[in-house]
Amino acid sequence: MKIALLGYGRMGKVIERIALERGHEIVLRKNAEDTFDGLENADVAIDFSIPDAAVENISACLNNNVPVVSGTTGWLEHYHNMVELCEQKQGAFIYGSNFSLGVNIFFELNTHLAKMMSNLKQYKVSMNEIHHLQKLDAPSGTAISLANDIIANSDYSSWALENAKEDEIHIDAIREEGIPGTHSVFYDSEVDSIEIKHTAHSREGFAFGAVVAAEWLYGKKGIYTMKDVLGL
Ligand SMILES: NC(=O)C1=CN([C@@H]2O[C@H](COP(=O)(O)OP(=O)(O)OC[C@H]3O[C@@H](n4cnc5c(N)ncnc54)[C@H](OP(=O)(O)O)[C@@H]3O)[C@@H](O)[C@H]2O)C=CC1
Ligand SMILES: O=C(O)C1=N[C@H](C(=O)O)C[C@H](O)C1
Repeated sequence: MKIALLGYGRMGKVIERIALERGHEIVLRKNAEDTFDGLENADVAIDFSIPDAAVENISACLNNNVPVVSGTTGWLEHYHNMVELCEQKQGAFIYGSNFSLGVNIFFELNTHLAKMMSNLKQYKVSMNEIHHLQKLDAPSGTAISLANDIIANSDYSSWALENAKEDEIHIDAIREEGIPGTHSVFYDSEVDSIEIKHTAHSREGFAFGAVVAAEWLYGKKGIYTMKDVLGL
């Protein structure tokens, strides 16, 4: 496949290496100062850019009839606009807060645990996410996905970074040098604690998942998630 990389930073470069290893060709490497020239030649685009650029990048793909996989986080308030545009253009679009296989299994585990814990009111839920110092958004997209899955299966109504109310899930967003991405969900009662945790050891898993998602999306129409890609 001919792949356009929208965002050629830490993730874009790992995605490029994996895509080349899998026999694909890179037809565009776009950063902030670059144009979309070459996008029209792409079979699929992979957007790992910055929160402020994601909507423009995804829109450019949908308007040019290029299927697009986006892993950029921190722009989700506009997600419904991209869904509408994709429907209008009869395009193909996947957004994933986290493309790693391990995290997508962790999402399933988190939902299952939330269902089991929903009637056990003695347990209070909280979460933390730890990422490198360069990360622009907080909490992480993955933490928001985890929180939303708990909210959908419990009496919690939202999440908060600070001063969480009784019906809000507190998320602690921690920034430390060099951490690719660690997420934990805690259930604490007076007598014990349950904790589930996913630790990424590098960006390899995110990038591999994004390339697999792009291969899966090629030739399809519609709006999908990693759950569809992985058949979970
Ligand atoms: N879903 C997932 O599995 C994962 C998601 N992420 C998310 O992916 C995103 C990128 O992460 P990461 O690679 O670490 O970040 P980087 O900061 O390393 O890379 C972002 C890149 O985007 C470029 N950029 C800025 N503006 C634009 C624009 N208008 N169009 C295209 N590119 C642009 C930057 O270029 P310049 O230097 O010119 O500004 C930079 O090279 C983040 O939102 C992060 O949260 C990260 C890992 C996994
Ligand atoms: O910015 C990152 O690095 C990461 N971002 C994603 C997120 O916000 O959840 C995924 C991963 O944790 C790495």
